[in-house]
Parts: sequence; C-alpha cells; structure tokens
Amino acid sequence: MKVLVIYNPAAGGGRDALLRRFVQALQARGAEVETYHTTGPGDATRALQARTDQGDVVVAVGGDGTTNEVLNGLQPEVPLGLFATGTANVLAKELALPKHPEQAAEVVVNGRNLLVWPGQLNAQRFLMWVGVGYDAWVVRGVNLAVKRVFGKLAYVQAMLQQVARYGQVRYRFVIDGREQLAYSAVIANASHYGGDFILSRQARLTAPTLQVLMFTRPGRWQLIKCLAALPFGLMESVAGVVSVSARDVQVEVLGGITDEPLQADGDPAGQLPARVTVAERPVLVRVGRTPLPRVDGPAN
Ligand SMILES: Nc1ncnc2c1ncn2[C@@H]1O[C@H](COP(=O)(O)OP(=O)(O)OP(=O)(O)O)[C@@H](O)[C@H]1O
Repeated sequence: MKVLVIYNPAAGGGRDALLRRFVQALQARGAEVETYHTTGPGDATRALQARTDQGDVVVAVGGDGTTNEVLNGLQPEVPLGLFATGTANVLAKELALPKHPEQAAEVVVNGRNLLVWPGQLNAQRFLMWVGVGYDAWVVRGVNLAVKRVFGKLAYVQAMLQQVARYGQVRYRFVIDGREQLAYSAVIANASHYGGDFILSRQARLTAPTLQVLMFTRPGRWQLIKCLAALPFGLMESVAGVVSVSARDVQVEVLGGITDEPLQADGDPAGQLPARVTVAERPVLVRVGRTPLPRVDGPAN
C-alpha cells in the first residue's frame, strides 16, 4: 500500500515526534510511505493538485483545517486517512478515530472505507460545517499566538469578544427554495462541534444532506442560552433555534453590510454571499472496523 502523508507542522503547535511514530507504525505494517510537510495555508491542496499519482491513500496529519485542505486536493477514488494532531480535531472525534499513532496507522492500513458526503461552499468542499454570523466572527477573531500557547482557550476568548455583536446583523437564507431570516447559522454536515460537543443530532456525514441550524432570535442572552445548551447536546431544542435538513442553501447578509466572513471546517473561508450544497460526489474515509458510535439513529 502506497501512503502519502500530508503533515502540517503548525497544527496543534507541531507534533513532529508523533509524526515519526505514525510513519514508523505505517511502515511496520508494510506501507510504503512518502511524507510531505506543508509550508503554509493552501499548500496541502496545491501540492496534491500538482500530483498525478497520489498513491493508495492520502493521510492528513494535522487538525480539521489540514484535513479540509487535503480533501480539496484529493483525486476522486483516493481514500482519505486521518491522524489528528491539531487543536480541536473534531472530525477525528466524529469518526471515533484513535489518538495514538500506532492505532491510527492500524486504521489507515487495515481499517475500512466509509463513504462520506462532503458539503460544498462555493468552490470549496468541507466535511464538518460552514458558519455564518457569530460562528464565523469567532473563527476570524481567534488570536493565533494565543491558540499556539493555550489551544482551545483561544476560541473561548474570541467567543467572549463577539457576544455583544450578536443580533446586530441579520442574514437571509434560501433553503431548498424556502426563505428564513436569522441572526447566525451553522450549516452542519456532521454532528460534532468544538471538540466533544454534539451540535446536531440529525446531521450525518454519510448522508447527502446538510443540517442548517439557524438562530432566529436576537439578544446576547439568547446566544448565551444556545451556547449553554451545547455541552448537553441540546442546542437544537432551544426555542428560536430552527434546524432543517437541506441540500441547497443560499445566504446573503441584509442591510448593505460588506466584509461578512464565513468559516468552513474551523478556518476562515471567504465572505458572503454564498451558496452551500452537497458535493457532487462522495469521498472515502478510512475508519476503524467497528461501527461508529450512535449520536442518534442507526450506526454507520
Ligand atoms: N507550515 C505551515 N505554517 C503555518 N500554517 C500552516 C502551515 N501549513 C498549513 N498551515 C495552516 O494551518 C492551519 C491550521 O491547521 P489545522 O486546522 O489543521 O490545525 P489546528 O487549528 O491546530 O487544529 P483544529 O482545526 O483541529 O483545531 C490550516 O488551515 C493551514 O492552512
């Protein structure tokens, strides 16, 4: 098996020792390994697009942002593997992937392929979510120097800084032809968010649909109520949160505001207006042999 490893040396503050153990574990299982170190944002996608032969599997070693960049450079039919060394690693949690390098290598070499439907934000594919409003402001506001030292706490700092602004900007969504106004939204392709939290009990990576959570009531207390429900997996039950399944979502900002950011898979992803759909074709992702744990509904 030819394994191409794409390693982001900046993810999670750098995990060179883990990378070495992971590569050794792949080789011990008979894999022929080539490793590429990314040089900056967008490099993983460009480096993959420049290759005609991507091997039997391409493994993203980093966090959710690195995985997103690998996904966007991946040739059709080449499976995507993961070894999570980033800060939050939400996709690895969604897929119940092991943290230990030897076990992660075992999944890559001897696991199974799970058929996953990515989402599509304009020209970019994503696996987890697209954020509009508060969620996107937080991602844009994260201080990277704080993130390098304090990890996830950098998100808490950015969340607190953006609370007061929530409710001041309104967005218009057209979801499979139906209009809805909201003050923020997360368009989820997967259940997890921010680590171990369950954002949506209905979102499914393996289904060719998206789950759109819209926050339709203004006010900072409303936002705090929603955020407080997140650790309990109850955000979709908060009054004023509208959660609908969709295949095609158009979003624009109202009030002539410009420079309204988006986030995709935890990294900044351009500005509104946007169209978010299910990608044209699925991708194969290497996962363990046991069924994925249930969030709600049958296991995959
Ligand atoms: N050599 C590099 N130096 C700095 N940044 C890089 C480099 N290579 C890639 N990047 C950028 O680093 C960003 C952050 O990486 P990633 O999201 O994987 O890690 P993380 O933020 O620590 O983890 P998570 O997203 O799971 O919280 C990526 O979006 C990518 O654009």
